[in-house]
Amino acid sequence: MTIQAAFQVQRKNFQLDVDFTLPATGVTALFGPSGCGKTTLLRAIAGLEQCKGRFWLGQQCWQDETLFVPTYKRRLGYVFQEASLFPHLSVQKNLEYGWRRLPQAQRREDKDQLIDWLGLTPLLQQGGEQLSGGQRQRVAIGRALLTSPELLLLDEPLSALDNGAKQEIMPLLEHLSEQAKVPIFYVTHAPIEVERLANRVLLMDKGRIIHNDSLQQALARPNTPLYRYEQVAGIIEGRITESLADGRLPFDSEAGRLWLAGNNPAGAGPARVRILASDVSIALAPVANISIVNQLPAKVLSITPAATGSVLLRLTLAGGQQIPAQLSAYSVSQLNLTEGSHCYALIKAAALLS
Ligand SMILES: Nc1ncnc2c1ncn2[C@@H]1O[C@H](COP(=O)(O)OP(=O)(O)OP(=O)(O)O)[C@@H](O)[C@H]1O
Repeated sequence: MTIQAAFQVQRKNFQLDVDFTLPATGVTALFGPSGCGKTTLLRAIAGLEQCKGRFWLGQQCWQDETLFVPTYKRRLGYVFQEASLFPHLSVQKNLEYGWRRLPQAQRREDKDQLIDWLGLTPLLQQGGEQLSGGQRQRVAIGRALLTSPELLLLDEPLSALDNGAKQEIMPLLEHLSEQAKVPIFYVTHAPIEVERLANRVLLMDKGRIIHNDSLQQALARPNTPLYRYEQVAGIIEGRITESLADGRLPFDSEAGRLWLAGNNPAGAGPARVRILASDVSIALAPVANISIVNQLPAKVLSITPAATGSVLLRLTLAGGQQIPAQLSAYSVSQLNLTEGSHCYALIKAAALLS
């Protein structure tokens, strides 16, 4: 199933002109500089912009040359930067607002379970205006999910929150991105949110989509705001299990097992690790008697000159996931590395992201 969309929005000093097709699963980040049209695109998807275009969610058409389904008839959940709750209604009534209007047969969520998961049970009788920013955003997420949407639109849901509240909401978003049965569009300015949550990235600039990438492709693409020269990073997706008594934390992926340091407060489950290019060295064979325990077989996909004297390698690991490695030009020539070379990625540090 795919999402197919094309929109043209004409404003005085701005034009949105996009045309894209995506798999209708997982989280697609809309990423790009301020004013590039991320919110406008989200609003067009929601039917909040009267504009030319088309939008298909699988077999459902929400807009084309002859049809325009109004927003209230589109099965979507929309979470904004700042949660706009009904101040005169309790948390419970806010949560149930859309849910009550939904025919029983269409209610997919277990309401009590969802409220419990969001940690909102103790707040149910409070008024919407008495909540902190993080609590309000949790209610907004709950309210959207309770309408059993077929598409979820999240517009910078963390950007208005302080650091504490961000830490509180991020694990919920991570869980949502792993478990959600519906596609999610997620607007953000923050590379770390893309790394933690996205499966795909629509990279936008000046009202256009300049790249429609998988997460791996997006992170590997130089000259974009996602790509930070001083800390080029890759993501490996896998599964975390309980820490061992000696403090090591096993992380299993198609690329093999990585050993991480530290605790795993979240327990076993799907997770991502972030690996900085500067934390990856290369050997032509496994190395014994060395402190680096993470040594994964890899193949060199590309070799690109980076900052003065250094070279960036893109490596493919078993199973196809990719990570970058930063080496000196001297090391690349000493090891005689070329595109297609088989080697071992020696990973000094990997940070658990979820
Ligand atoms: N209601 C409006 N009327 C006229 N111009 C608007 C309106 N809303 C947004 N714009 C303009 O349209 C362009 C795209 O805005 P949009 O909010 O979609 O960008 P964005 O990428 O989401 O930005 P940000 O990351 O800052 O939220 C900007 O130039 C903005 O000034």
